[in-house]
Amino acid sequence: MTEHGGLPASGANGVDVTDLVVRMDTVGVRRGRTTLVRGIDWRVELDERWVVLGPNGAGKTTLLRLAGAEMHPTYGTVHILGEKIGRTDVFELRPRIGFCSAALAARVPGEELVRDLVVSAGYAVLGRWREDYDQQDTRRADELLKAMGIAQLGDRTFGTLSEGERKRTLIARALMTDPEMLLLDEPAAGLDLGGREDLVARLSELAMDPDAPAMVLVTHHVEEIPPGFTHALLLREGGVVAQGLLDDVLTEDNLSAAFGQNLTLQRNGDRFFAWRK
Ligand SMILES: Nc1ncnc2c1ncn2[C@@H]1O[C@H](COP(=O)(O)OP(=O)(O)OP(=O)(O)O)[C@@H](O)[C@H]1O
Repeated sequence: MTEHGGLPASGANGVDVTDLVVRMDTVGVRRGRTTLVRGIDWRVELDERWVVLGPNGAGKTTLLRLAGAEMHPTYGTVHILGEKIGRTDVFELRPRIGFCSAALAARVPGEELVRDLVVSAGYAVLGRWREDYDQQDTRRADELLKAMGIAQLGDRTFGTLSEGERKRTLIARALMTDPEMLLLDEPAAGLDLGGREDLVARLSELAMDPDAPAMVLVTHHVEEIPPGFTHALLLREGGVVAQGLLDDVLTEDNLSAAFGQNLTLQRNGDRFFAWRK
C-alpha cells in the first residue's frame, strides 16, 4: 500500500511527493524524560545526498533509525519511500533501505564469510546457512565487493578483516538489495587516515553516480563529507540548527552553533576542515 498522508501528488514547492524518500513532519522521539530528537521537519528527495552532522548525543543515530524504519516517532509523522510508519509493514519496507552501522557490524558472527554476508542481505538474514543463493546473487555480491575495492576478500571471514575492510563489506551488503535509500552511520569511524580517505573517495564516486540511491551519512567530522554530497542537516541537543543545500548550510556560524564551540571552517576544493579558534 502506498500512502501519502492525503497530500496532493505535487507539494507546495512543486516537489512530487512520490519522489520523497524521507518526509518527517514535526517529529520527536522521547524515552522516559529524555528527548532524543524534537520538532524535526525534513524532506529527502531521490537524487539527494545528505550529511547529518552534530556532536555526540545530538540525536543523529536516532534520526537515521527513524529514516531506516527502525523506530517509531513519539509524535509527528514519518513517511519513508512513500509509506507511513505505523501504517505499513516495516518488514516489506526495510529491504528497500540499505543500512550500515556499527550496531550491525557488532551483530555479524566473526566466522561469517564476507561473500555470504553480502549475498545474504537480499534475504534479510545475517548468515548464508539459512538460505540457498542463486548464481546471479553471488555474481552481484562479487561485483559489489569489487566496486568497494575488496574483491579479493570474498572468501575471508568477517572476523579476520581490518576495520576499514569491515566497513566496506557492510556498505557492499547495504547495496546488495539495490536499495532506494542508503543510510550510513559514521562509516569512517575507527579508520586510519588512509582508510578514511579511501572510503571518502568510494562514497564520493557513489554520490556522483546518478543511478545510486538517495544517501544519508551521519558523521561528527566535516573532513568525512564525500565530494558529491549535496545537502546537510546540523543537529544539536535533538533539534535542527540548520538544514538545506550543503553550500548554504555548512558555514562557520552554523557549525559553531551545532558544536557549541567557536570553530574555524575551511574549504579546500570539495573538502572541508574545521578546528577550534
Ligand atoms: N533508549 C534511550 N533512553 C534514554 N536516552 C536515550 C536512549 N537512546 C538514546 N538516548 C539519548 O538520546 C541522545 C541522542 O542519542 P543518539 O544516539 O541519537 O545521538 P548521536 O548524535 O547519534 O550520538 P553519537 O554521536 O554519540 O553517536 C543521547 O543523549 C542518548 O544518550
